Amino acid sequence: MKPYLAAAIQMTSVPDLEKNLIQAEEFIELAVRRGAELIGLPENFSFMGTEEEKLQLAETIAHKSEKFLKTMAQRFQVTLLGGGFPVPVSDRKVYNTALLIDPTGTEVARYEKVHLFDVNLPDGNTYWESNTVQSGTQLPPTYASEALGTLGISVCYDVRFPELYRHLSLKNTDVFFIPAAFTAYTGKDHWQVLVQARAIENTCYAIAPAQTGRHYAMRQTHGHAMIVDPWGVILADAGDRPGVAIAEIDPFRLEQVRRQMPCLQHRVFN
Ligand SMILES: O=C(O)CNC(=O)[C@H](CS)NC(=O)CCC(=O)C(=O)O
Repeated sequence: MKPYLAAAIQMTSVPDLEKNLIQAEEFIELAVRRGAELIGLPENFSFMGTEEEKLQLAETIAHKSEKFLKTMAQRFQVTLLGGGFPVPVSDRKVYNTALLIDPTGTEVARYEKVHLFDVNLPDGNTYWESNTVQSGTQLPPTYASEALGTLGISVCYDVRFPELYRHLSLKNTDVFFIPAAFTAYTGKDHWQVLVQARAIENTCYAIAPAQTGRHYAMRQTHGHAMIVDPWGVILADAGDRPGVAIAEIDPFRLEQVRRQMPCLQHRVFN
């Protein structure tokens, strides 16, 4: 593993699959031109719309999203994470699925979001993800890449469950993916802190692609796609407009922080 550049893409996805894939392609190309070898797309990158529409189109979204990710990874010779899209399980339910593709266009990891966002927010908005999504039953996978280090996957609301990241770090993860569509309301107070906390407590990099802005109806997301280093320093932040956060993933920095702050070795209870 040598130092390399990673990119966390930030989008305003809408209820239009083709439009979103065009926007995603533009940002992937931009990241590649800036030298990124590892690229993450946010949760709902290919479709963000009502529950009914999502269920209706799930088969098409799943098929086209997967094909898109493989085509892009191969065309640009990068490792690419699609941060979450619906894959049908039954007539009424999908898995919120994140897919990691290597530069040959091959699927190397698949994760079905475990923690579902069933929350009544104090601002009056209600999110009940389990209406349409079936919870994944497996711990998130890791992918050990010779060039990029060991990559661990999670999605959005998962960031509030530290045990997932401790599991990943015990599997020797170097870089967490935390693709998200955080609400504007929770994001302003929690997003950055949570991403930094997961990075610091596990001495891992975090690549956190995000949704931003107004999507449909009242749906508004927080933005601030970011890359955080294992000390918790924010290396890049995409702000609140669509764009790309790019930063270096450096194995020497990983080794240095883990030497300076050996908390993973000081665990007592697991
Ligand atoms: O609703 C959609 O369109 C698609 N689904 C999502 O965007 C998901 C599930 S509702 N959002 C989150 O997990 C937000 C978590 C969050 O904001 C927090 O933990 O505070």
